[in-house]
Amino acid sequence: MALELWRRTARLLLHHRGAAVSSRRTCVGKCPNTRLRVLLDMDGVLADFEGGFLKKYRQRYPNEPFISLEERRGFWVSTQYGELRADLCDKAISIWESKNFFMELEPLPGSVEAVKEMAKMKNTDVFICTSPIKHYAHCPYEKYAWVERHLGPDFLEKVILTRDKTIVSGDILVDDKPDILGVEPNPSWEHVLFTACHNKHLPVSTTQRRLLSWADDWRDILEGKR
Ligand SMILES: Cc1cn([C@H]2C[C@H](O)[C@@H](COP(=O)(O)O)O2)c(=O)[nH]c1=O
Ligand SMILES: [Mg+2]
Repeated sequence: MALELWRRTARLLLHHRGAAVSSRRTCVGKCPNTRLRVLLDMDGVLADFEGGFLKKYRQRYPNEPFISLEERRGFWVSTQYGELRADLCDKAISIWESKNFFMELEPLPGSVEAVKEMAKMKNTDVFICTSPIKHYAHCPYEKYAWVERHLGPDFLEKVILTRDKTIVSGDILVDDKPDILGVEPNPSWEHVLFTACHNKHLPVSTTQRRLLSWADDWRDILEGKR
């Protein structure tokens, strides 16, 4: 009986310890000694996916209709092209499934400088959290190669490839996708929406903060989370 009671108590203690460890911030008010963990999306935040797509789509399909960046609505390029004409969905997909698509994306203005500066900030851990496409022939390799080329080999340590960002723990996730869903209903991070051509028309939200570009005050957003 006493042994069973002891076992139950031990299980309860372990459970509570686990809960505390999995929660990013357990202290009330300021946590002066904890490090800030920032997760940065890649496509549409660091790398110009939309611009790179449109350029290559128009090169490959010069006689097909296209959607200008001004006219882009909704996160999925493939969906909007499919609505324009059913067969254009597959044509759009063929662009980012091609060799060198991800590798040759241009950095978005100010992104490389911002990441490098952020990574040098005191008590700050920066990770790149990006979703590869399921057609894996080129994309995962090229995402690593892009990081090495633009941010340097040390940053390869900081790459997280995942199709489900909700299971990654962090304080902030900067991402251009308005809805980031997955198996974890309560991700630890605050999603800061990075403005992109496809999301800039969305109504201003009282609950979701935005980073308008890398010229916007990202330092202030980080400081506010400490
Ligand atoms: C617009 C669009 C994107 N994708 C793919 C391309 C990228 O690998 C991911 C987006 O990654 P992120 O980490 O959320 O930036 O999605 C796609 O498959 N179809 C599309 O229309
Ligand atoms: Mg993105």
